[in-house]
Amino acid sequence: MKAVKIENLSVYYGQTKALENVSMEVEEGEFLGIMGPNGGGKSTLLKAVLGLIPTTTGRILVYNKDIKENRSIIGYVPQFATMDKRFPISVFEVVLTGCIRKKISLFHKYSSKDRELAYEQLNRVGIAKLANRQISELSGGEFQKLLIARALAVQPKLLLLDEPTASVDAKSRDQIYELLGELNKEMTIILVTHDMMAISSNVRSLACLNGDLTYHGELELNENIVNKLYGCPVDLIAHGVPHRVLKQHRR
Ligand SMILES: Nc1ncnc2c1ncn2[C@@H]1O[C@H](COP(=O)(O)OP(=O)(O)OP(=O)(O)O)[C@@H](O)[C@H]1O
Repeated sequence: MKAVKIENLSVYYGQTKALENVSMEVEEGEFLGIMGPNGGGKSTLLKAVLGLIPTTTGRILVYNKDIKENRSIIGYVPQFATMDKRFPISVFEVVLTGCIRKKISLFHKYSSKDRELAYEQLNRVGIAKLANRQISELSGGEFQKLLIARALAVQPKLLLLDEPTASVDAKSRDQIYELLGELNKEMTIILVTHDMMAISSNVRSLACLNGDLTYHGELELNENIVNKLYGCPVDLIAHGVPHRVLKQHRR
């Protein structure tokens, strides 16, 4: 079963090209890492899969259905920088919003089942004790875990994460990777990251985006591909991690 099927996707924001003719398939149960330079179209790809932005050309199927019919099976962890932490809402309330299946109404009432589910997710990501805190009082790592808990409250089959370890310390980062490894036993994961540690520890296949799809395949890149993608491979070697992502190369 294909979790995601993308055919000839192009996205333009006015005159700006974000993605050009991208086609790829993601198998159910896969843990796909998406890398690429700033502005390479990684976030755009996730948003297109979610149906959040209009596509210029192409077609996207999620578990064989148009996204409009299947959005409820996707959990999304947006880029940290796009969230406003000053909003006056508690940690628990944020996770609860993930439980809303249909359109939210002004006086939406959550069931006790929703509350249970929300609490379970906070427990799962390890911040249940912060349930009543205002989100403005969270650290970067705690906030990222909250965003993951909210995405999990959807009970997704497909989890999309946009740089979930940006602005978190090393300990929280390790905890998040460990959690993602566990979650991958239950759901398909697509992770946008610049972090080679993430790529080395969890990810099973890799896609590289630089406007177009430069690479999609196994977790071993050759020098050619990396050069094309970033210009220089030197910074991309995952030092001190169990698996080298890149083959040895000459400087
Ligand atoms: N809402 C928007 N309006 C206009 N242009 C946009 C918009 N969103 C993204 N772009 C442009 O589209 C291109 C791809 O952006 P995108 O955010 O998808 O890249 P990215 O690979 O996620 O980058 P980063 O690593 O910096 O997060 C960039 O040139 C960006 O400036």
